[in-house]
Amino acid sequence: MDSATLTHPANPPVQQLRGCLAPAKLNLFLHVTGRRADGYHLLQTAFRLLDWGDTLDFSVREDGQIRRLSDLPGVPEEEDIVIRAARLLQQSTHCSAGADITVHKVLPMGGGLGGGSSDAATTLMALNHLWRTGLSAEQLQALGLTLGADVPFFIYGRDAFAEGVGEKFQPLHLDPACYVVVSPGVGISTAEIFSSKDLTRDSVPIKIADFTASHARNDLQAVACRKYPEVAEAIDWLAQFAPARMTGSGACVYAAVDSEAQAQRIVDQCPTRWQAWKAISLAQHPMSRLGG
Ligand SMILES: C[C@@](CO)(OP(=O)(O)O)[C@H](O)COP(=O)(O)OP(=O)(O)OC[C@H]1O[C@@H](n2ccc(N)nc2=O)[C@H](O)[C@@H]1O
Ligand SMILES: Nc1ncnc2c1ncn2[C@@H]1O[C@H](COP(=O)(O)OP(=O)(O)O)[C@@H](O)[C@H]1O
Repeated sequence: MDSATLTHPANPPVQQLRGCLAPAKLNLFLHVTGRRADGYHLLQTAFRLLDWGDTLDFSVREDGQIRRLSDLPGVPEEEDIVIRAARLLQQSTHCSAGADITVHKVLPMGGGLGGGSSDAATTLMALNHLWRTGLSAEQLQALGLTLGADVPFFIYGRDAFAEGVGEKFQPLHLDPACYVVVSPGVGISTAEIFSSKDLTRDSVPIKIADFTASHARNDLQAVACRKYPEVAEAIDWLAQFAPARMTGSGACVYAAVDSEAQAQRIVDQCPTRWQAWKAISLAQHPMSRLGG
């Protein structure tokens, strides 16, 4: 977030926040341990924040309207999770102010990097600050959960061991790391993977102390690879450099590497039909410093 762009330096109420990060996440492991009566799956996962993501600009409107100024191909304004997040906060706090919102989209959609969820979390945190609606981080997480299972994690704002549907957290203390992320050029619907009849839903629950990034598994990976062979191809390609795995419900795959230089060398060799990025772990979400 670019604090230099906060406007009205002489007047206390801030009217604008520009360049607010909506970071990507990786799931370092993901076990499906059961299914709730409402169809949602019980998970255990390790969420890792990355220093790479979308950025959003927010500007307060006095007329109460919430407008998206940027275009997002394939996602009409009314369906955009950013707009839905802003409306949800406005309605649940009876706030009379509105906002103009611009999303600078970088993260591939349907990538398992949590892009939409992270955009929504950043929106809730930014507008809670700009509108002075005063919700606590816990209240924002509860609101966020109604938008998507991944949203609370981004408001929690640091690496976490998560359970439930992904909304119950314990802090996870991980060494800084450098990753290569590869998008095999397909977008995957999370609902499609979770609804597969081939998905195993009976992983034995583990304890946080049992988690090691080097012996990790994603229960969604086999289903995604069967439906989308590009995911399996990307894992095989990346695995020639370092152990590679899918994040979330896909489609992106990633590997931890020894250095930024090594990451760059791998990125430079990525087949032109795919996209690759290097990303560094992020210790704390920059928006969580804003407070309510
Ligand atoms: C799989 C994960 C792992 O972090 O990430 P992504 O791959 O989507 O990034 C998440 O659990 C996804 O969270 P999110 O993308 O917010 O999912 P939601 O919008 O809440 O749910 C989309 C659909 O996935 C299914 N779903 C989602 C989460 C969950 N614990 N159980 C489910 O069964 C439901 O069918 C739901 O309708
Ligand atoms: N602001 C947004 N950014 C990304 N996707 C969005 C957004 N608003 C709605 N969506 C919808 O949510 C779907 C899942 O998006 P995304 O969060 O990128 O994937 P994933 O859940 O795999 O991490 C997209 O395919 C798109 O249809």
